[in-house]
Amino acid sequence: MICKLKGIYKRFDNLDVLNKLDLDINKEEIICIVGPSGCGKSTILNIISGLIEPDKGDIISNLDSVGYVFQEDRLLPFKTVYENIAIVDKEKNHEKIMELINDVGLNGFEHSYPNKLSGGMRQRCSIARAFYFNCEILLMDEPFKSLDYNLKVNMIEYLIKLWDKSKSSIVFVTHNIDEAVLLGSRVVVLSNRPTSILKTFNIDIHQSKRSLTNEYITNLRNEIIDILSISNNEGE
Ligand SMILES: Nc1ncnc2c1ncn2[C@@H]1O[C@H](COP(=O)(O)OP(=O)(O)OP(=O)(O)O)[C@@H](O)[C@H]1O
Repeated sequence: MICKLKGIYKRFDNLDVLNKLDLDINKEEIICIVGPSGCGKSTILNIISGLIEPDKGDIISNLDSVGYVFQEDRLLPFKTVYENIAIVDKEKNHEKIMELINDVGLNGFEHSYPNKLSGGMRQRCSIARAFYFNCEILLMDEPFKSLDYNLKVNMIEYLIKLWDKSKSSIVFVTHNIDEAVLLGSRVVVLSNRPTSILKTFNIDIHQSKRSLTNEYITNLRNEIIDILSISNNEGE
């Protein structure tokens, strides 16, 4: 276990957001967090990274390095793909940068500026950047939200390839259940506010084959949809 959230409460002004939330993050796992809009998914990432403090509860964490990937790519427009990947490293590791560029299929674009790339390519560059530093944990806040369906599936493949090599733990927040079941080794389903965990699914990657046409994945996906819709109806 590299980080543990225990009995976390968080309130903003008059809004109770997190309510006695428990979450363990283990080495080398990909946790996908799904839940209704505004239930506090980004807040959980901000608490893990230390950007915000909970009002109550404990955080037990041995993390030295945390990486963040956001919905927008946050590339510097006046830097090339190559320069963006190792942006804050003075001693640029050329081999590593080129390997990452290759892993995300941006060969030939290393000297291109972000405005010459498609949305998917820019996001691949920002994911390559996130893996440059071998962070212990990568927090990803709906990084594929603005991409169309085929690109999302494509991005998941690139992400799994990078994760396979680095084995950083990933906490990935998404609205998209397909994304969660394809990518996660664990899917955590959140309730409406005040938010706690409705159910956790440990995904057998060998059974799932990370394919949406696989029966095991289809059943899991349907179960998550049911849980979320029952919770939504109860909240109304
Ligand atoms: N700094 C803040 N001050 C006041 N309210 C906040 C603050 N940060 C978040 N909130 C509120 O807390 C709730 C949870 O926000 P959060 O962004 O964590 O939810 P989310 O599940 O990530 O949302 P979405 O799915 O829409 O991205 C929202 O109602 C939001 O408006």
